[in-house]
Order: sequence, then structure tokens, then C-alpha cells
Amino acid sequence: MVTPLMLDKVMKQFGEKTAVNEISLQVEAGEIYGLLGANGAGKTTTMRMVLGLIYPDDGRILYHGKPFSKELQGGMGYLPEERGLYPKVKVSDQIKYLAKLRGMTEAEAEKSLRYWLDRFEVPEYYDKRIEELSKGNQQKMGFIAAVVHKPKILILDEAFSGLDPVNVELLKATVKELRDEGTSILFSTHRMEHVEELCRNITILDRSNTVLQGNLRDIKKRYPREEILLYTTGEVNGLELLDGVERVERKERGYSIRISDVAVAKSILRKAMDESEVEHFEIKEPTLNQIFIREVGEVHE
Ligand SMILES: Nc1ncnc2c1ncn2[C@@H]1O[C@H](COP(=O)(O)OP(=O)(O)OP(=O)(O)O)[C@@H](O)[C@H]1O
Repeated sequence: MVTPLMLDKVMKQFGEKTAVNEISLQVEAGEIYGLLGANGAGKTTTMRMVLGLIYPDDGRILYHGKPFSKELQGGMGYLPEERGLYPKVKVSDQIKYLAKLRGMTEAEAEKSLRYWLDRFEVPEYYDKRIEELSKGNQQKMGFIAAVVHKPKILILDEAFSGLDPVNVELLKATVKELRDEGTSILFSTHRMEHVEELCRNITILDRSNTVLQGNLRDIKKRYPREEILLYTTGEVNGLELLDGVERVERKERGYSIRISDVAVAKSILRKAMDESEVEHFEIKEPTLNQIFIREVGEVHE
């Protein structure tokens, strides 16, 4: 099957400034791809190039193996970080207008909008103006505007910002469902826990350059494990004296142990079992947050 979205050494400059330097990535059907980076790293510029709103100075972007053409825009959906809807216009007028612009008939647009409003349990918003809605509900309408025409390629920039935890879960479930239906989703956010939950592959940008790229599980395996969680019924003394232990922190239910060498894990477990009863023992993987700070931090130094 042809890859729905492929970027090959894509480059963009604004005057002297390189905003995106040779980014390459591909998003398969049924995949949520994480595009991460510090502020100003080049994420929005990349997304705008994918959408055909600005053109790359070099490199290629292919959609199902073909270069950009105006008709392709109908197959794409975009939720921008800043609000993209007009405050004074009614939800129904605005979203149906956008759906028709992207190739739907009035009847299809009507049906799809009603479906999404029901799905988000806000059918009454049909007649409301955007400015009458709370920030979080405006975000939901922005999401509907991005997906109403059933795009094959969906670009989400901070999709869950401004939403309460219940609505975050609702939208997350929706994004997963769209993925399972085969949509290719380019997902940009600063919220690493969302990336951990949703994305299979990621690219981390820093000052226009790709600093880390690949399968998230594989990336995590490449980073050393530096923390052990140990829960015991009683005290375990002298953990900090073991070779390879850097720091021991007492927690509510046990200990968080910072290690420099994972080989020390065995000695920790043995000691804990000798002196107490072990309820939980875990050699923790680094979080994406830790990896991000490590990569982006190192490059800045
Ligand atoms: N139209 C433009 N003209 C000049 N410079 C631009 C333009 N758009 C972006 N830039 C510059 O390109 C770089 C990348 O910006 P971009 O908006 O893509 O970053 P970002 O990763 O989306 O950041 P954030 O996380 O803050 O949204 C920045 O240095 C920015 O100032």
C-alpha cells in the first residue's frame, strides 16, 4: 500500500532563518505520528507545508505517492493550535460551509455535523455562535471542523488544549477510533504523556533539526534505565551503600532508587527480600519527558 503521507528532506527558510531543515518522515494509514519539539522548533511550519498553505523550498511531500494538488486539500483535516473558527458565525453555518468546501454535499455535511454534535453530547450547539461557547467547547467545535468531511490525513496541533479531563478522554477515544478506521494522523503536542499513549512513531525537532526519530518503544529501549521503584512492608536500610545506587528517596509505600547501572537491580531486590516483604519491584523505563529534556537539553548545550 502507498504511504498516505511522506516527507522527504523537506526544507523551509524564512529569509536567512531556517525554520525546517531536511525533515523526513512518513505517516502510514491507521497511524498516529508524534511531531514534537521545543517552542520555535519548526512544527507548525512543517504542518503548514503538509497542508499546502506554504511551500517547501526544497525536498518533497507526497500524498499517497503524489505531489500536492489543490484537490488533495479535501482529503485533509486540520485542527490549528490557535482557534481557527470565526467567533461571530453559527457552528452549523461554519462547519457545513467548511465540509462543502472540502467536497461534501449539503446533505452529507448536515448528517456528519449532526453525528459529531451528538457524539460529543452537544446537539444544541448547532445554532450557537462560536463566541457563545466556552474555550474547551470551541476546541471541540474546531475538532469537528477538522474531521467533519472524513479526511484521510488529519493534522492535530495541541488537540486537547483547554479541555477538562473528561473531554480529553472523549477526544482521545475519538482520535484512536479515527486511527483504527485508517486515518493517518500527524499529532503535535507538548504533552508527552499523550504522545506516550497515542503515538507509535515520533520525530523530535530542535531548532529546525531532527534530533530524534523512530518507533517510540525502540527509542525507549535505547535509553538507560535509571530508576527502580521498590515497595516493601517494612524498612530496608543501607540501599544507598550498594554499588551502582546513586540516590534513595523514601516514598509513601517504599523507595524510589536512582541507579547508575542496572546490574545493581539484583542486589537491591535480594536485600529488600532479606530485610522485608516486597510488594512491588519495577525497573522503570525512562519517560518520554525525560528523553525529550535529555535530547533537546543536550543540543542546546
Ligand atoms: N512566517 C514566518 N516568517 C518568519 N519566520 C517564521 C515564520 N513562521 C515561522 N517562523 C520561524 O520559524 C521557526 C519555526 O517556527 P514554528 O512556528 O514552526 O515553530 P513551532 O515548533 O511550531 O513552535 P511552537 O511550539 O512555539 O508552536 C521559528 O523560529 C519562527 O520564528
